[in-house]
Amino acid sequence: MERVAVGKVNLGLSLLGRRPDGYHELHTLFAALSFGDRLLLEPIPEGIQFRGRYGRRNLAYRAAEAYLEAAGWPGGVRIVLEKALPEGAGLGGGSSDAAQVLLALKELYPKELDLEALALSLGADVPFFLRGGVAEGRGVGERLRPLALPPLPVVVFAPGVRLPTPRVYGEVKPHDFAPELPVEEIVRALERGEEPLYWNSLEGPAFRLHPELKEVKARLKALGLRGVLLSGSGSAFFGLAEDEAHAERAARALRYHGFARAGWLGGGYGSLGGLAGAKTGASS
Ligand SMILES: C[C@](O)(CO)[C@H](O)COP(=O)(O)OP(=O)(O)OC[C@H]1O[C@@H](n2ccc(N)nc2=O)[C@H](O)[C@@H]1O
Ligand SMILES: Nc1ncnc2c1ncn2[C@@H]1O[C@H](COP(=O)(O)OP(=O)(O)OP(=O)(O)O)[C@@H](O)[C@H]1O
Repeated sequence: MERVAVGKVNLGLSLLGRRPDGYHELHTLFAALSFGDRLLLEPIPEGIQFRGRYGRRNLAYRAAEAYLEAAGWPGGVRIVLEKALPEGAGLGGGSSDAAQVLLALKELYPKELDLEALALSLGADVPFFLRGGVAEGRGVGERLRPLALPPLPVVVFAPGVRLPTPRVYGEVKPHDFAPELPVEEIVRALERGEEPLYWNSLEGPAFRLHPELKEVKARLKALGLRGVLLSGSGSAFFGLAEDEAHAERAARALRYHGFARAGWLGGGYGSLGGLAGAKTGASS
């Protein structure tokens, strides 16, 4: 069984406050990308055989363990993970891998389990990837409301600066908090090809940790991309292109400086992560 674990960007991320459990209350728009990691899974009589980095600490491995444990070990699974998304970049790579493992195991070993709860136990971004598409996220990111957006040509660029999510959240100061995102206005601007008035509250902490990221944002803007923003806790940025050709040109111009890829944002992907009938971006 082959699955694609697409990445995500946050079309705006506002930190509303700090919760008693130490996590942050957030308001965000998740949007799945049209490209991501590849997973090959097949049933085996028992146990988990995993080929990928970090071994048992890999989120894909941990998702298999969580599902099979909850299902009472009805069988085992062999997983091969082929990474394509840069790690620790704010693109939800590990979270998406974990979600695809949960979905694949539900197909292999159907059981009445609370997949959302299992997903949330693996990470705040995992629940979104159970459905993908575009969704408004609240809570720590687990309270999801699907949104409709047409596919948008996008460029994703990761400058290779490692920004662990806990480190960025740990750097959040009271002045980084902000009001709710104007969701309707953002969706309308995106549909009309206008500059969306969104923000990412994590840019403040990320830029305090790595000031050089400000130049990265400026470089994407200089390529004529709209809505340029840090994705999640970074260090990847994304920008919206006029059309596919513009996205490809911008990705080519960025390729010498890190991971750069043109693709699509929005919903409507097939199970293999490609837009039905639309070409995804060239690989990096
Ligand atoms: C930045 C985002 O990617 C935006 O989508 C998510 O908020 C982070 O999701 P994630 O990487 O799945 O985060 P987790 O692995 O669950 O949490 C990593 C660490 O980030 C911090 N964290 C995460 C989510 C959240 N709403 N508030 C937090 O403070 C916590 O310190 C947590 O220990
Ligand atoms: N399957 C996986 N893919 C990538 N990283 C993984 C995986 N499993 C565990 N990790 C570890 O988790 C860290 C975060 O990886 P991940 O790619 O999920 O970060 P991210 O893109 O910032 O995700 P998010 O946006 O959810 O924070 C990595 O630096 C790595 O140490």
